[in-house]
Amino acid sequence: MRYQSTRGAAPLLGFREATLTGLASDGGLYVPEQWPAFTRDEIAAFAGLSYVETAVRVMLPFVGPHLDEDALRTLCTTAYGRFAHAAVTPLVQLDDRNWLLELFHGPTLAFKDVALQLLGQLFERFLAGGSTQLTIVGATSGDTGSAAIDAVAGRIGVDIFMLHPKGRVSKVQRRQMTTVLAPNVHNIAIDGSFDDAQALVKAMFNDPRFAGRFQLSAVNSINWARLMAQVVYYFYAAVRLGAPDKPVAFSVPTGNFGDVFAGYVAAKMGLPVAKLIVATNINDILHRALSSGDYSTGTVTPTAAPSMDIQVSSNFERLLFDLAGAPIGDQMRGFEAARAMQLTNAQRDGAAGLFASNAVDADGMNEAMRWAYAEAGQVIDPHTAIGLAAARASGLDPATPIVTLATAHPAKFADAVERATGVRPTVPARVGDLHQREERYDTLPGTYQAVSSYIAERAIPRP
Ligand SMILES: Cc1ncc(COP(=O)(O)O)c(C=O)c1O
Ligand SMILES: N[C@@H](CCOP(=O)(O)O)C(=O)O
Repeated sequence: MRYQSTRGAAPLLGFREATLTGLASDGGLYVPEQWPAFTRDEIAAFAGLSYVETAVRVMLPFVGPHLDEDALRTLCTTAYGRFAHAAVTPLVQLDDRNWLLELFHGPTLAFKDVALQLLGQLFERFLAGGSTQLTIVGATSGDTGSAAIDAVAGRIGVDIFMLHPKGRVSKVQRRQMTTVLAPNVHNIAIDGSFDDAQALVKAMFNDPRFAGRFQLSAVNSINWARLMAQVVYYFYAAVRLGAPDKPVAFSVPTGNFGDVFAGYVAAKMGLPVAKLIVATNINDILHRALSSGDYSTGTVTPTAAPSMDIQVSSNFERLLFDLAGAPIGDQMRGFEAARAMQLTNAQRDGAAGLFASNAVDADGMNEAMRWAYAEAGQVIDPHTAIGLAAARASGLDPATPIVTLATAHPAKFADAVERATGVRPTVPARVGDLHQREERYDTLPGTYQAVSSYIAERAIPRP
């Protein structure tokens, strides 16, 4: 498989190079040149497969020629061996049509582990025996940071610099990052929002002087391998609920549009998906874009679902490119200059069939947490609650099962959960003595100069 940039002006890359590179040199995002597709019979044959075997079948078309089936199986077995549930991503029934897909059984308690545990394995495999020193630069609103740090802490050949918005992540999220004291882990709290952090990361990739000095790589969902790994659980869940004979809808708590884009890829690969419900909090740019074509940024408002306090959704570019059927460099550069754009008619019409959207406020979120607890005894986190609220308000045919992606363990957001439900979730024992450990991080102004100089002083340049 070869990978092309959404902006059409970067070299085509193979899977290995796309994984190690992250962002394309023209500022675009890498996507496969074509979508591999499964027949209905092939999808039906996924029934009864373990998570690892499903993962091997779904991802194999994307990874050749750099990995063969056995190598991919080995990596998946190691990556998913660290999950605390035998099913890796179990389904939990809430009522006669609503289900939760629990994606938080990995080491850092959020769905990011599903992709980042694999990405850590891929980095190790692709760097083995060589002299490359990767400089990973990432931005996090809380969950990517901890999952990426867990995946690469202590690995030879990798340094990770992770930017988080100071004071805007939960205490558990912060400590999961800042108490990892491995010498290759560098945590930076910046004054600003997640969008500011993400813009700084992209600016470093797009600065030829900086990017030329270091072998930069990405752990955010701008890296194609992240999304590839997330496609798997759409197949795994849908097949358990009757696919391909029965279409299934998914409600996805959304910020950077990575998780829901993985659902779009699953549909492109032949999975019968009834609807993808894009559920945002009150930072609703994606809901506005999908419902009215208006993709214009505003100010980020902090919420109790902080991981989704995002305005510029990186992966929306991948969808717009696919719907346009041609590179969209001009459209994206126009957006970056004006921080606003209108979707074209082709993009709006193309999205309308598969996507629905909803913006859920604090009352809707709290009500969903209470409903899940009263109806099914399930304590859910605020992000999952936003997905569930959107699922329950979707108006879809009642015969269609709706799977809400449960993206984080409730203990990561214990205060908000307790306020809504009266129940205080406890951090699972596998996370250890998080609140006793020493923390280490630096605080910087959210300026390019400050952050790029900090990294340049510590990262190992190319030979
Ligand atoms: C708990 C949680 N839910 C949902 C999201 C949104 O996912 P995405 O950015 O892939 O849309 C995030 C952050 O990405 C998150 O950390
Ligand atoms: N919610 C995310 C934001 C970054 O998203 P990513 O999927 O692009 O890494 C976080 O928790 O950091």
